[in-house]
Amino acid sequence: MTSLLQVRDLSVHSLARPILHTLSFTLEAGKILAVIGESGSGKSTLALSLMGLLPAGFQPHGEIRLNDENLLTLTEPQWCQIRGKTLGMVFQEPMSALNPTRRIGAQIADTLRLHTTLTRSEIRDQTLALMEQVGLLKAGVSERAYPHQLSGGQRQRALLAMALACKPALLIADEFTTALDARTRADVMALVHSHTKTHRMAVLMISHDLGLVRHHADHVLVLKDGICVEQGPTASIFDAPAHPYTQALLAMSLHGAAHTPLSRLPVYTVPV
Ligand SMILES: Nc1ncnc2c1ncn2[C@@H]1O[C@H](COP(=O)(O)OP(=O)(O)OP(=O)(O)O)[C@@H](O)[C@H]1O
Repeated sequence: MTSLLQVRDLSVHSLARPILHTLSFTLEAGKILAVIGESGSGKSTLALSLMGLLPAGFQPHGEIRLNDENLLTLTEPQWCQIRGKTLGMVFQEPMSALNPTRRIGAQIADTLRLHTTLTRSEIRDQTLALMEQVGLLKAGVSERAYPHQLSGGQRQRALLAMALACKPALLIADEFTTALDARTRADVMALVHSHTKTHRMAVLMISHDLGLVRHHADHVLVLKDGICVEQGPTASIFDAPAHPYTQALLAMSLHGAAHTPLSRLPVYTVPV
């Protein structure tokens, strides 16, 4: 079976130096891959490569195959076709992704208008359905609200509604929940997780929250200075990290909880 996403020998060089070194991994539909590593290890550079949004002067080499198409050969108009449609994206700071002058409902509708052939009334219905799905309607947020009238968590939910609108095959979530309180972070991540199961969406998540990674990711890839030092199923990375860097990262971040084998942790159920 061919994986949804196949990254082969991806390297990224800036004008000054290499940022990512010959990275290879695959990601299946319906699975969550977490990329972890210290600040500056190259996580966002990887995410930006997958979205065709590398900064000027950054040059990618190798292959990024999504549904067997090498994304690195796409032109900018072709990237625009798949971003928002096959490829969903959510970032840490929703205010920079949301248009402050447009109502939330209109912004979700824009995504549907751009990438689907739905009629006006179907778009309205779909917008409300998405707002319901991400919990905005339940929280009393109207489609007519502006971004500044929403809390941080509600803005992330709005961003998620936009990202999920076209049922993307792959969602890139870069530090998506970092700015949220623990409860909201768990709720939003549970929402993403349930979507992976119901729609077989794959997720590449970048997070410093190793508790969240441990609960939600199927696989983990560990980056250090642009090099993948280790990758594998979440249980083996957390229970038996092979690389000293991974061991140190887990020990630092989990304050000892890393030594609790996954199998002994309480079973986490995803709210539907
Ligand atoms: N626009 C840029 N111009 C020059 N160097 C950059 C740029 N963006 C990132 N870098 C460099 O590339 C390297 C990888 O950065 P990247 O943002 O991918 O790391 P990261 O693991 O996502 O960090 P963080 O967890 O802090 O977000 C760093 O050394 C960084 O300084």
